[in-house]
Amino acid sequence: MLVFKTKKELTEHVSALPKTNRLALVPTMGALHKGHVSLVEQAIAENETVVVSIFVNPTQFNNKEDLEKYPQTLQADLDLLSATSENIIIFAPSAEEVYDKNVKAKTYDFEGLDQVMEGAFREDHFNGVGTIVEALLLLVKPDRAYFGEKDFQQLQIIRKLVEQQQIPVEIIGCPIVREPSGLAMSSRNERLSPELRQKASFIYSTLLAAKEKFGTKSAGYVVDWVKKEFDQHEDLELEYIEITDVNTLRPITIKNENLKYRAFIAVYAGGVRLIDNIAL
Ligand SMILES: Nc1ncnc2c1ncn2[C@@H]1O[C@H](COP(=O)(O)OP(=O)(O)OP(=O)(O)O)[C@@H](O)[C@H]1O
Ligand SMILES: CC(C)(CO)[C@@H](O)C(=O)[O-]
Ligand code: BAL
Repeated sequence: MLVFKTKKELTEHVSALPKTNRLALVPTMGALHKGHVSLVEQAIAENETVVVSIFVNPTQFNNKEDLEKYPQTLQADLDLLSATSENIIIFAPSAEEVYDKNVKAKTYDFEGLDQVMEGAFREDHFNGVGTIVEALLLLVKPDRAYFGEKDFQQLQIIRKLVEQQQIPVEIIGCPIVREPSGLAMSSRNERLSPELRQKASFIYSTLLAAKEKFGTKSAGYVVDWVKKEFDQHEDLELEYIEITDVNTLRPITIKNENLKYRAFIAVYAGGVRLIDNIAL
């Protein structure tokens, strides 16, 4: 396993690889868990060379406390990744290496995809995500880049980003990996007490029930039902629940058999913000 901290070392190494190698990029913010490992394993199975980036990107955090408390566990991350493959390449730069002295996001127009849900509640978040993902794609020049469906809105925005910026890369979405309780794996789960971590499984069980209800009821009915469920919960505070078309991410009014829908949710558990979603 190779670990590079500078862009120069990384690009020198990658550009010397055989041109026939398929090159994959898996961008992460570290504090790795089985969700990340599933992305890395899929990338290893489908490509000869895999670069995993570990970088807590400051420009995508709208909340200073969230950034300061974001877990950083580089040695444990390297141990976990070394068990996946000997050939893996890690890029773990400092903020200065990535941004030089200009720690600032670019401004994008993602045609409304960034105005709803995560974008509405985390101002400028997707400008920050777009800035770092574009920079990483232009640096590594992978054939494929892997992202989790846990951050489904992010995945759709990255698809839009590469189309708009004409970056020649295939964006691969990977299924959500869950804890045995059903809670979607997330680095932020580490900040939950054991009791709250167990109680947070309510998020997924409610999404499953919402999916079942959506079979016979309208989106408006299901959204109201979820809101009532969370109103009655003592420990979890609902931030949003939306049912949208998967491509436009616009809320639906009338169901159309030809479209695909997802329910998206954000919930606070003891001050920790958790997101999840489910295909309907
Ligand atoms: N449970 C999961 N299943 C599948 N993919 C995941 C899961 N958790 C994270 N990912 C994906 O891993 C990549 C890196 O995510 P990131 O480093 O932000 O981890 P995270 O666990 O989502 O952290 P957090 O949500 O706490 O910021 C993203 O593409 C993300 O969608
Ligand atoms: C894609 C990403 C690594 C960019 O910092 C981050 O948003 C994440 O981990 O989902
Ligand atoms: N996984 C999404 C990154 C973030 O929450 O900032």
